[in-house]
Amino acid sequence: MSVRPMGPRSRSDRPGVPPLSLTGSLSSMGAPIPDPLATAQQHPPIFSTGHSSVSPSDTPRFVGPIPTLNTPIPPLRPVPIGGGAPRHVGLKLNISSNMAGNAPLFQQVAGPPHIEDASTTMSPEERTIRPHETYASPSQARARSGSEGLGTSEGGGAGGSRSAGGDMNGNGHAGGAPAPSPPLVPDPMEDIRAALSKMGTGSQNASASQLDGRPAVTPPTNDRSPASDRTSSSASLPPLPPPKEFSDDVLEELSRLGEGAGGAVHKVRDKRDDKIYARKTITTREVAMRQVVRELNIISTTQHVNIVQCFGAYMSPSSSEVKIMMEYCDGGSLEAIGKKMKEVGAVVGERTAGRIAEGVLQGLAYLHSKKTIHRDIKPSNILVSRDGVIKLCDFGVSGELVESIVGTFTGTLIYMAVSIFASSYAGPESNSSFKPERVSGGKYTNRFPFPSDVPTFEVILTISKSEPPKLEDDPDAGIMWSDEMKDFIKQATPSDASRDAGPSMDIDHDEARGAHGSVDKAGLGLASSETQTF
Ligand SMILES: Nc1ncnc2c1ncn2[C@@H]1O[C@H](COP(=O)(O)OP(=O)(O)OP(=O)(O)O)[C@@H](O)[C@H]1O
Repeated sequence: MSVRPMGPRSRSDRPGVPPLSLTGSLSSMGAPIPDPLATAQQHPPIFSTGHSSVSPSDTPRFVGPIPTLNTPIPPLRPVPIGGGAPRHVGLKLNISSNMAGNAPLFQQVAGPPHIEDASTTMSPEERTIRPHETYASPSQARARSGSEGLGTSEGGGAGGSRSAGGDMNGNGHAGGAPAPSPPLVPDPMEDIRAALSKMGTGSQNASASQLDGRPAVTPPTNDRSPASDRTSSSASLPPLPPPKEFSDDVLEELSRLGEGAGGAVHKVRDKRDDKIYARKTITTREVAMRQVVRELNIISTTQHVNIVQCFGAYMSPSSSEVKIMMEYCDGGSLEAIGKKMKEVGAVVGERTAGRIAEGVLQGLAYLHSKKTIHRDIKPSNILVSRDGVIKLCDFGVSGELVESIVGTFTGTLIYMAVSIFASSYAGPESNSSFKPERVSGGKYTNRFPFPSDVPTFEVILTISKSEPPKLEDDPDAGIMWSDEMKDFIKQATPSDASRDAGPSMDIDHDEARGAHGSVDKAGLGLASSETQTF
């Protein structure tokens, strides 16, 4: 199946078309960069806002009424992850108005962006398939086998229906017979409390008892991981603010940012210092305990420019909710941005798409270096920060990588790799729906490369049986893709799972690195054995 691209057009192909003035931003689309100047010094813009600063080779290639995101790429600061700081990859989401003489399509506006609740419009196929796990930690296993003492009911005692009903261990009894001793049931909150405790560091660790129904002290610090575990990625990041205690009392809820299977995410303000955060609320009765623990463990131990930063977490007094405090990403998710762009008929230029792919791949490479797989890469889990940096979020179905093999079927159907359907064996992020081609391919054309409005079974069939999508030029429409982009999509969408090179190949590709420098595979922290199995 081939995909008719809506790619950047070559402006030089259209005589008489004046040079573009790239003056706008995503602001009017609801994803503004509120104050690019404020962050410009921190992160030099990747997007140029005018032709005066664009070399001929960087000139955005589009004409006609389609506004295009595009960017000149600054010189690469090649830094091997294995030994130096990560590249601060990201993008500045300035967008052009190419309607010569017309008012800009996009205007810079002050104030925060307002892309919210995008996930509520997701189709069922887009929603995450969550493994139906309940208790799998060693302590739970021990407790289940009866070798540990009595636990409490789910919700830390707030609701005992599951233990009473015996639905966890099959020990439920009908009335009539003498009441048996209560079944040995683990405290399902135990692991969550332990994970929350671990999120502190050294003397800042809060004990499980401190966390029991009370606000938790759980912010990470720059130095929370063992020295051997600290990568240059974290070492190079700006220092984290001093640890803070969070609780509902000190936070004001400002708006809802999104909601998924894992919980709702709100924009909140810390009343004490006016700092803005994104707070994810996970209802512990609705989400598998293991999933909560996993998300807490991962988000609290990662520190990378392309991973959303966690500042702490706390449990509601009733223990029915766990709340994770994260950095707020003003730009919203790629899903929300994509929807807005579609509304106004905008498309993503090649270089921007390359930058997005690069950010995703750098984030994944970092996770892989920590033997963690994301498993649910999709536009709604790819956020954009105020200064245009790509940030991966949502580790609810992430897992530990053991010998490069992933055996579980989880993720979001429409973004799953062909290899998941084609083979029982898959390498890291193959089975984790890591398919930058699906993410970026969908974004390049602003639509899915495969039909997404069909029943689940048909989606699987289509993805596994049809030819990978191809980028093809459409000279009549003025759409011309570069050879590099075509090759990137081709290599990233193999029909044969065994040729799925994964992030190692993709990030090495000129297109993903914006054709501006080389990235050392070893420098990405990918063990060679892992690399081979992608
Ligand atoms: N740090 C953040 N800054 C801004 N928006 C965010 C942030 N984290 C999440 N969001 C928004 O909330 C949405 C849902 O977040 P998240 O994916 O973590 O929840 P989830 O319940 O696990 O979702 P899913 O069903 O996709 O697994 C995101 O798509 C995004 O729009």
